[in-house]
Amino acid sequence: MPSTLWPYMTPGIPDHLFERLPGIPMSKREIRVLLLSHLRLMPDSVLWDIGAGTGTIPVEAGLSCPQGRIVAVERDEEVAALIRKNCDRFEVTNVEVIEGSAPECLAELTTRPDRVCIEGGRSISTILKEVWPYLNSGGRVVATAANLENLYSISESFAQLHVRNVEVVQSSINRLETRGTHQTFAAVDPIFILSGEKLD
Ligand SMILES: C[S@@+](CC[C@H](N)C(=O)[O-])C[C@H]1O[C@@H](n2cnc3c(N)ncnc32)[C@H](O)[C@@H]1O
Repeated sequence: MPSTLWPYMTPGIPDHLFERLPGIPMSKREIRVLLLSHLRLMPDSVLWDIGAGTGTIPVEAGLSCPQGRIVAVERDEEVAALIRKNCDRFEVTNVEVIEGSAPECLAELTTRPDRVCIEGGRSISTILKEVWPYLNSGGRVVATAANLENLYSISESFAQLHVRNVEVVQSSINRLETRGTHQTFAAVDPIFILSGEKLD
């Protein structure tokens, strides 16, 4: 790992340190920290990150849980390669990248999770319902919504699945930026984070 990365190996790695692909979304640093906090990872957690994108959650989770195992599910081949590159960049060795579309590809996963993070998928309610039986009892699910339709779908699915101890937060983050001669606050796209537990 380049020594320039060493000071940043705490949760909330600055965005610019990740390798990126044009047009591929990335959970911004402050939102990532919120997501990780709602996942409440344990040192040996098994996390499925569904719709892993740039791979920021697998990298952060892999660093936080050295004895844990992270399965990053990503449907796009080029993006899956990007996740591997970012894991290599941060010397994260406990991430397995699965190239496939959820929920169909979930059947090929061999280890059941105790944490699930869902950030991708056109039918998020279908993914949630298919993932739920795999989640170990006592496990946690975290799903994000960037629009009202997904917020409603996740909320309705949580109710149908009897997800317990549900929490919902919406981020509101502004970063100071220099624009011309002014220091201006620019909003980071807000997102809803819904989380809860499986208790049965
Ligand atoms: C919002 S991005 C995730 C960003 C990620 N949290 C990060 O910080 O890099 C969502 C990703 O989900 C992937 N995706 C969408 N639907 C999917 C599906 N059904 N199965 C697997 N991946 C999917 C997309 O290709 C995209 O890369």
